[in-house]
Amino acid sequence: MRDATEAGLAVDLDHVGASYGRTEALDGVSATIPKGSITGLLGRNGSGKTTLLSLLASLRRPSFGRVLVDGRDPFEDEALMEQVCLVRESGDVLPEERIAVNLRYAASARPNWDEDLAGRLLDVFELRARDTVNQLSRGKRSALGVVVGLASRAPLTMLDEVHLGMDAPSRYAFYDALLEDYLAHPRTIVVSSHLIDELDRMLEHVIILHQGRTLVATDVERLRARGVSLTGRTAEVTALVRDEPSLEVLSERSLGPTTEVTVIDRAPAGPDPDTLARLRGSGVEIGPVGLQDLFVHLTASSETVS
Ligand SMILES: Nc1ncnc2c1ncn2[C@@H]1O[C@H](COP(=O)(O)OP(=O)(O)OP(=O)(O)O)[C@@H](O)[C@H]1O
Repeated sequence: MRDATEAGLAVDLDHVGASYGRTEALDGVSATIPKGSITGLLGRNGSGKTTLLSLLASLRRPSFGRVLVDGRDPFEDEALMEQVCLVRESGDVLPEERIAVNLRYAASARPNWDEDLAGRLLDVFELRARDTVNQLSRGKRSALGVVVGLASRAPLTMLDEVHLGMDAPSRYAFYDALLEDYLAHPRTIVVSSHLIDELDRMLEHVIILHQGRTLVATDVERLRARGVSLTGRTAEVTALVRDEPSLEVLSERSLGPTTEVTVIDRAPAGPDPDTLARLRGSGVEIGPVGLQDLFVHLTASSETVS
């Protein structure tokens, strides 16, 4: 039988603020992270991602608003914090100690620790238990963070840009390991990153922060539904876009007589069925738009969707 905590912990943020002196890092963030989801926490540099995760890990307290993890205030709740694991890019490990010591330490602090998984992941990332953390390259240190984060099997696991220092084969090994273990042991996993194209396939929910505020907090399919690419004869595509005021052009590319435009619907729910039927009936080919393109567009303006 599965452990009751295996389905993960839900997170609720209600108008949350956090500041460093006079810098308002978060300014009224509201969002939920569904229990048992892989959620992408996205945002440009300085948008408040690390600050938000620090609140959930109880490393700091909000200056206003309410943070609830599993319906409880995480601050100074030790029992709850055993269920919450935050790994930052620095690895959050003891740098002077050997990998083996770090793993023993993590195991003692994490009730759901899986020793076999930790061992398998050390092999995947070619880490040697006898090596000292200080000797590791940036990428190997990041990989150690991934080992600790995944083997903890914490009901709320947060990986803050932990894979950015890893090379492409290691990052893909990380994505595969994360998905495989998540499917076998569902829990709430939050991954913060700029590498949206790479995460695209595994995210179920997405929160985009922009300048300390929530720009988008929705399931990925709903966000994806807002963007479409239209490909066809240049005159037809141009006329189509001109006649649909709800569509905003993100980019345009012409090759001979053919034009491809990427558009986003201004409505948070995406194009309505009538608009889609008109587009389909026009003879123009309709395709999907990647999350990365939508992210770039949405964070270039200050529109709030939620
Ligand atoms: N220790 C600190 N002291 C002062 N200001 C800080 C501190 N940490 C973060 N900030 C500020 O708070 C804001 C949010 O920073 P945060 O690190 O949460 O963003 P981020 O989205 O994680 O950024 P990045 O993607 O660059 O890591 C930024 O304006 C940042 O300069």
